[in-house]
Amino acid sequence: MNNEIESTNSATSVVTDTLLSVQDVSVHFGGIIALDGVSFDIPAGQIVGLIGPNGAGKTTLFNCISRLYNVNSGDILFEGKSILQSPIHKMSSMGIGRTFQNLALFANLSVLDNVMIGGHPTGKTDYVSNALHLPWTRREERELRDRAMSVLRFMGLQETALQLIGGLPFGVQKRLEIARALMSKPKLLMMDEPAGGLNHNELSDLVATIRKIRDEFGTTVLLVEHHMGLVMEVSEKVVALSFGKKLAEGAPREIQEHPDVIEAYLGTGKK
Ligand SMILES: Nc1ncnc2c1ncn2[C@@H]1O[C@H](COP(=O)(O)OP(=O)(O)OP(=O)(O)O)[C@@H](O)[C@H]1O
Repeated sequence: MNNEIESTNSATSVVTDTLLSVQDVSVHFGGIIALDGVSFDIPAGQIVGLIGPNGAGKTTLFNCISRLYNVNSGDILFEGKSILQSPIHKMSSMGIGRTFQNLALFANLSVLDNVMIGGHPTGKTDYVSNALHLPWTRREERELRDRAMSVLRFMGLQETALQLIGGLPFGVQKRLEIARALMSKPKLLMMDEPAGGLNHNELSDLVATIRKIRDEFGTTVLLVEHHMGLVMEVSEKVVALSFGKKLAEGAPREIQEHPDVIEAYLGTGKK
C-alpha cells in the first residue's frame, strides 16, 4: 500500500490510495453481535465484493458505511477521514453513492425524472430560487436534464427516458437504480445485491456495466452479493464475513479456495 504523510502549515493529512478503510468495526443489536472487529481496506479504483452466508453481517456493514447504522466501536475512514460524525444526507455529496436491494424508485415519475433526482444533491440552487424559477435554476435544471440523458445513454436506457417507471421490466428498473446513483458522481458506488432477480443475459450485462462504470468514471465499487458467480467474475478483491467476523480477504480464487470460507458456506471442509 502506498501511503505517505503530507504536511501543510495548518494540518498533517494522510495521502493514501485506500479510498475506504473499515477499522475494527463492531456493531451489536442488544445481545446479537452483528459485526465483531471487522477491518479491511478498499483500494481506490477497485471492484470489491463483500460475501458471507445469511446473517454474516454484510448488510449491517453496508448500512454502517452509508451511515444508516452507527457503529459501537471502531472507525470507517473515507479518503483518510472518519465518516462516523457525518450525517447521512452528506454521504452523496462526499462521494458515496448506493443502490438498494429493494428498488427505491418513484413509480409515478418518468425514468428521466427518477434519474434527475439522483443529481440534485450536487446542485447549487436553493429552495426559494427553485420556487421562483429564477434564470440560474432553469439553467441548472437544463444541465441536470442533459447529464441525466447522458447517464441514461451510458446505461443504454435513453429510449425509456419518458416512460413511467411502473410499467418497466424489473431488469430495466435495476439498471435505473444504478443510473440514478451515478448522477451524484460517486467516488465509491455501493451496490446492494445488484444481481438479485436478474436473468442470465441481464447478469452478463451487469458484469459489463460494473466494469464500464469503474473503467470510464474511475469509480470504486463495493458490492454485497449472494450470486457467487457474479462476485467472483467481476471483483478484484473479495472480503468474506461469517457470524460478524472477517474470515478472509483476497483475490477471488484465493477466497473460493479458502478452507474457512468453504466451511462457512458448506458447513464442511476443515475440521
Ligand atoms: N436492525 C437489526 N436489529 C436487530 N438485529 C439485526 C438488525 N440488523 C441485523 N441484525 C442481526 O445482525 C446479524 C447480521 O445481519 P445482516 O443482515 O447484517 O447479515 P447479512 O450478511 O446481510 O445477511 P443476509 O445475507 O441474510 O442479508 C443477524 O443476526 C441479524 O439478525
